[in-house]
Amino acid sequence: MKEDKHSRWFELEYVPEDYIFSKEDRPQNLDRSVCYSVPVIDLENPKAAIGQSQPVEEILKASEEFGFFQVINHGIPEKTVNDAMSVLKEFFDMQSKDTAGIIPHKKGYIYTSSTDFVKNGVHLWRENIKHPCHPLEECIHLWPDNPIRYQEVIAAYLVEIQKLSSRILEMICEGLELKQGYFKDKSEVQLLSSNFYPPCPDPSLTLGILPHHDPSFITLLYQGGSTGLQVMKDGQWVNVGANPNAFVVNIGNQLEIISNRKLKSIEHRVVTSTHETRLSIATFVNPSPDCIIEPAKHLVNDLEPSLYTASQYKDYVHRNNAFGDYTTAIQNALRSES
Ligand SMILES: O=C(O)CCC(=O)C(=O)O
Ligand SMILES: [Fe+2]
Repeated sequence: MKEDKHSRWFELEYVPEDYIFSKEDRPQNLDRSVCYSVPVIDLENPKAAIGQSQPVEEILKASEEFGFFQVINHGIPEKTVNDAMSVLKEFFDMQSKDTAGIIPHKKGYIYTSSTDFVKNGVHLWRENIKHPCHPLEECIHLWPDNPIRYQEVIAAYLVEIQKLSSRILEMICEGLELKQGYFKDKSEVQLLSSNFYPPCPDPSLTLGILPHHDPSFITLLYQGGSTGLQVMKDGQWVNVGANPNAFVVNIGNQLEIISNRKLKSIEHRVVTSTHETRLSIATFVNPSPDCIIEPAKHLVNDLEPSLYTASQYKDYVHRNNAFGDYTTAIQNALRSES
């Protein structure tokens, strides 16, 4: 793709050929509305006041039916979230000014420009940064130090995400009737992956992220007030509503295994928009690398036999190339941090 050195790769009036997916891979029916919507769960539900502690049933039901839900009144301060979004926006704005193509991978984080992203021979309409987050004190200095507030702001965000994710996993634990604290020592907010999806001249030809499942226990996603995320439900792509007060939570493959497929890890993707820029922050709450993942014993019986064999998480990641082209880089980064 030819570009003017001063313009960014997406400032175009047409979609370059190497960004156009084949007919089968293109998003279809972008304008068709669907009747489903991903459940929005209020974590300060008044039920909590009458002794039920948390809206556990709602989370379980959403995890069984959709594999996705949104949480509001989640307790993460608005300022912490807004600061994280603005520092990431600054980061992406800086990257694209003078650089076209591949930026060398630095120790501790991976920045991928759009021209570097090739899926099935076609570029994705996004840029991305990924870095490990656990243990926080050991990772923080490996993250970008420009913008200057990046490390401080993102660390504050991750502390809150850790608290919220532990709370959600505790509720799932209660809902599945697992031993209290089941996830406590084996779940870590291990990886942050932030995506920048600029406006696209023709969203019917492109994709921000191809359909995929997450290799996590759960993933927490902040998407501001923007649309574009879609989840597969009964053979149709369903839009996840934009709610700037909510976090999107989805069940990853590891929790699907532990629950013996009671909870579903659902395929999702991101489509682009002609007018909107989408910035998202995905945080993957993963098992620790040595953790053995298998269906919880009490969810397996003669009527419901185990659907999975036990596997160490690090082997699962390796075998399934769970983080795509960057699996080895990410595994190395996680290993050197643990
Ligand atoms: O950027 C998004 O909204 C989706 C991100 C996602 O699905 C992922 O990183 O696994
Ligand atoms: Fe995902």
